[in-house]
Amino acid sequence: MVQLYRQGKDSLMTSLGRLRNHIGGEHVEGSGSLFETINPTTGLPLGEARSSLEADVDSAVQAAAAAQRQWIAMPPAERARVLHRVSQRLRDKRMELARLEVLDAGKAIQEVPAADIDSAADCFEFFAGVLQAAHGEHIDLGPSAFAYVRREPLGVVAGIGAWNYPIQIASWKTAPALAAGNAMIFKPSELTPVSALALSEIVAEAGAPPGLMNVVLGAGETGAALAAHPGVAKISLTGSVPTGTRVMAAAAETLKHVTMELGGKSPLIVFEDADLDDAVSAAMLGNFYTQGEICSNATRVFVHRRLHDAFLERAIARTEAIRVGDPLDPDTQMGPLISQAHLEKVLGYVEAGRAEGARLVTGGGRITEGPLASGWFMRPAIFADCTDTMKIVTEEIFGPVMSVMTFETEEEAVIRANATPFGLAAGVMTRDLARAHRMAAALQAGVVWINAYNLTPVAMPFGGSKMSGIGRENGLAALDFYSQRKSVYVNLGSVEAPY
Ligand SMILES: NC(=O)c1ccc[n+]([C@@H]2O[C@H](COP(=O)([O-])OP(=O)(O)OC[C@H]3O[C@@H](n4cnc5c(N)ncnc54)[C@H](O)[C@@H]3O)[C@@H](O)[C@H]2O)c1
Ligand SMILES: O=CCc1c[nH]cn1
Repeated sequence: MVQLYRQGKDSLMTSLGRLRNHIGGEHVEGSGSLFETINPTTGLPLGEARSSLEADVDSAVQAAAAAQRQWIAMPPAERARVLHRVSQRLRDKRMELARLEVLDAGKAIQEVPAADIDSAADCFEFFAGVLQAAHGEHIDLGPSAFAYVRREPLGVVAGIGAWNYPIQIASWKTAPALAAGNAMIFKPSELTPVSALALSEIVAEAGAPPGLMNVVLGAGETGAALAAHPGVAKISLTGSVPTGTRVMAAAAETLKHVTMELGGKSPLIVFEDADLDDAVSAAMLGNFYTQGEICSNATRVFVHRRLHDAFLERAIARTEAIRVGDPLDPDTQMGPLISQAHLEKVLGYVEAGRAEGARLVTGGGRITEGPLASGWFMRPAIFADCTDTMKIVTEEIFGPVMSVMTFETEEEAVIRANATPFGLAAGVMTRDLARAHRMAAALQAGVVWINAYNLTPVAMPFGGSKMSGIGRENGLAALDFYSQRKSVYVNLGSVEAPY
């Protein structure tokens, strides 16, 4: 913990030293090989940790199982107070946690306090509030019988996180899991392990039994050990579709419950009656917030032919004004991408777009001069004249690359928007509310925003359809994905038997 908070103001000088698993309230080394987490702003190591292997995961499962028994024995009001204290502590440490997240993930400090830390705090607050209201059911079966349905926890659940919203992802999984009476073992992405450790400290400080939230560090092999462990009842993964299919296949061996929060290639449809500035704002939020590294991003922007030229002109001007820079600088609007490998992948997509004939109207290059040259910075890109079959239009890029296309009719927009194996999110920009709701019903997506984009209040369920996922995070819906129902039949008469 001490090491976690040793960060300085200057991201160039910061090192967090050795990071350790948090298991059963203790900080323990994993037994695998060393790996580093790199500060994407500088390309320098921020911290190092040992990977967790099967034995480490097993000790986390034992600790979590013991903590879960204590947790579920506590009165619901007391458990709710623990979650409330977690929320309050997250708010108290808002800027400290935000700076950690900036150092580890490269997200701009302009975004992180509200979009990441407040979202985490809101989530614990929401589930603290609903914990005591998560009732079972009573079923009337006539004069001599009734049944009731208990809502019970699953036991030990595991969360596996992606790197784009590290503390938000850890919170969106841990808060509902604990509210439903489970213990959590969380494996953050190996690229951003820091803030999940800080969160597990906070959960312990809030009065949870030691081991109620554990953190095991490592990459795919650690995640695979969690997915295979028979003592883990559920896996909730936030990650790519290929990882999702692997984790789900592994989870099937022990018939684990799964929540899959996976990738997307979401459409934003801008009708001719949309407010032009709002439409450009939505498209920019849906492509450039968090360096474009957001699962629900609207990377396919369909603009009505009549609005197209004006839209593109304003989008280019506003994109060229984005301040790319040191993410700890409060004026910076876009930080570095998460890693060199990811930057190269995104730049590869820019090349693919050019090669397939899309028109690169702004950005798309790595920043190779000045103080940003040692980090993984690029200029946000917009492609015009895209077609539905181009690689940049069909594959998830997960970087700041917007693809713009034109359309003529509502029917055409629906067909083209739905022509993807993904189904995470969609956006509709129009002043015609009847059309907006027709579109919301017709679009194949887990979330549809009308005249907005990428807003994720924790009271609203979030998750994907088709290849973008299974299950929902947030909202009352999330409790269902961390509980199981037990039906109890109660006979009030004699037992009738035919023999
Ligand atoms: N739907 C959502 O809510 C949501 C949110 C954020 C990110 N994402 C998606 O996440 C992806 C980017 O994140 P990423 O690059 O970290 O994804 P990834 O799939 O590479 O990794 C995700 C996590 O899975 C772990 N992992 C990798 N192989 C594993 C295995 N075989 N078994 C168990 N765990 C394994 C990784 O270590 C990491 O913690 C994008 O596709 C993005 O759309 C989805
Ligand atoms: O990255 C996916 C989840 C999300 C979307 N907006 C904020 N968080």
